[in-house]
Amino acid sequence: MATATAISRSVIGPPSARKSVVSIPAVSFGSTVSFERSRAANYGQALRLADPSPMISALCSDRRVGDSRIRALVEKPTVLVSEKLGEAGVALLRDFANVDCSYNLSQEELCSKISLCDALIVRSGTKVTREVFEAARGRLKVVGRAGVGIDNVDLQAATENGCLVVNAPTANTVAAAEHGIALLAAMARNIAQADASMKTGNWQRNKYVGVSLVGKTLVIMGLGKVGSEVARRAKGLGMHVIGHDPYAPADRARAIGVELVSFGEAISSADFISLHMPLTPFTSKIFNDETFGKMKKGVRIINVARGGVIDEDALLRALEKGTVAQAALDVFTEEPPSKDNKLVQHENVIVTPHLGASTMEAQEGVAIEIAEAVVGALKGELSATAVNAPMVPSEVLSELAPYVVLSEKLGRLAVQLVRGGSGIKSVKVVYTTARSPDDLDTRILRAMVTKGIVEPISSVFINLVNADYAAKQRGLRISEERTSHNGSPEIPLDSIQVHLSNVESKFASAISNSGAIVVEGRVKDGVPHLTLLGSFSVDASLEGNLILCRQVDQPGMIGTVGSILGGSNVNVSFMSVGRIAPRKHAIMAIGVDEEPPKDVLAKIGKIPAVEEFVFLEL
Ligand SMILES: NC(=O)c1ccc[n+]([C@@H]2O[C@H](COP(=O)([O-])OP(=O)(O)OC[C@H]3O[C@@H](n4cnc5c(N)ncnc54)[C@H](O)[C@@H]3O)[C@@H](O)[C@H]2O)c1
Ligand SMILES: O=C(O)[C@H](O)COP(=O)(O)O
Repeated sequence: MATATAISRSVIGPPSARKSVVSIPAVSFGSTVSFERSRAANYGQALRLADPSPMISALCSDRRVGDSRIRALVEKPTVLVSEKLGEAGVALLRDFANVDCSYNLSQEELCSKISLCDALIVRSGTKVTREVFEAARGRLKVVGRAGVGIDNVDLQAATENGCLVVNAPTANTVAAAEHGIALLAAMARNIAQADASMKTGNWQRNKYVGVSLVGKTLVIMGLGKVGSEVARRAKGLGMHVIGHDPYAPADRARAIGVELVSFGEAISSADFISLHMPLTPFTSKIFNDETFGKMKKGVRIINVARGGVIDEDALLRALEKGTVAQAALDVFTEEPPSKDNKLVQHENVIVTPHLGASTMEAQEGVAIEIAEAVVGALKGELSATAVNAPMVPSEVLSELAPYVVLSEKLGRLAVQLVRGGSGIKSVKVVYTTARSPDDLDTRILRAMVTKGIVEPISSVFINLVNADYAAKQRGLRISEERTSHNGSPEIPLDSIQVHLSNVESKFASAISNSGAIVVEGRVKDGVPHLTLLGSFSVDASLEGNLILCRQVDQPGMIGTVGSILGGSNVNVSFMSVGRIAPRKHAIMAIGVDEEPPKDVLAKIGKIPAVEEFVFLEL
């Protein structure tokens, strides 16, 4: 007696495709007989409507927000803007989303609002902590940082929660560089102190004698975007500019005429040091008692990067000793610093309240850059400024789109065939392709296989951001292999196979000669098809619900099963039979619009020629 097991889960396939059932005559394909109420054309359209890009699948098919991708697209998403954002950016957001501009939220208020938001836009003043991601309960899909530094966003927590983080890395570069130069000149000529003195009625020409810049050695620490712009400007002021950056390409440094030197050489030869590196565990407090001790006496320091790269207590000591003559600080370990902060009060220190990016032009630019990135991500496009997701160029993504759908379906199908045993530990994905490895980026395919496997058996949802992390968390080893194919490299892939090793199957025919569950699929006319199950060739379009039967191949089987289903008002969308040889075993794949009642499935199991069967939701 054959048995059937149904795994129930919300169907996330395109509903409009499932509704568009069209009757067309049976078509024969060699050894595979296919009674296909083909929905290929409609499916393509439905796919575009319901799933306009693979990232929608990656970012929006979150079971926790409901089972309809269409609803997610039709309803406007909500974007919370928690810090002042340029009007042009807000207007861009409003065209696409409901925008809630709520500034100065406490951490508690942010956590309570966030579960109603699909995106959050911040500057450096909002701490997007693990607590915030957890409070979002899976709804938050993207955090946009309207600026460069993402040290106020817990990237690990974002990744674990499948939330994309994007930033706006270029629009404030010039503003930050200009602020650095402004601080450099203002510090050297005591502008701030002299101004404050005059405003209290003094005229102290002798007290505020400055130092000249021309001919002095300026060290740029971090020759990235801002550092390079500062270097160019400082050269224009006649300074001798050198740099330290372990990761900067030497040709970039050469192009702007900056010699790259070691950290030790940099700090010991500088008259001025301008900081432009990010705050990382490695750069945290990199300027400390020891490093200040190695500097030339009377060095002057400008920081428009991040406060945390300086040990502020050590800087105060260095200022007291005179090792550091002056400092100009735009950024602080704690922002805002306390009112009695000794650095802020120090007469040889000039300060600004993190104004590096604050020009009208930069803020408009940053606002537009981040609004476009966030809207793009919510629409399902991959952002060029994603911080915590692998970058897949959009042209690669669009040609792989049908294979992305196929990968997820194959994963989903394979996992539903598992009976239990010792759990799924090892997954192999085999790509048959005419392309060389350099020409086929499979990261998104691997992520979607992982999504297909993990989502039906867990409470996590998977997207491109967290797929590898989620697999690792579950102890799932996903390996990839390529098999060469003699076809045209114009077509990215011939087929994709998913192998699950060391598992028992509830449908024995899915086990191949190697002992693994093997499912293989191809894209036909843009539609994902199952083409191999274990050792059986089949041809079933992978959408909606599927009944797979292994039977003794004999006339009348299609009619018998069809009339059981029809008699119970279960609409069949296609039937396809794959055989080993005539009158031996065959696999019949039956697409049904809805899950048949249990007694109907039982009737199929009781057909004498049916050896086993399984009901699957894709
Ligand atoms: N004050 C502001 O308002 C303001 C505005 C813009 C940027 N920033 C900050 O300025 C910094 C630089 O921004 P960017 O856009 O130029 O970034 P960037 O990524 O283009 O450049 C950073 C550079 O630092 C280098 N670097 C990394 N570790 C280093 C180390 N240990 N020693 C020396 N160099 C190291 C990197 O190789 C890179 O070239 C960031 O911290 C950013 O947050 C501040
Ligand atoms: O990293 C940045 O982009 C700057 O520090 C600017 O930060 P802000 O957006 O808070 O001004």
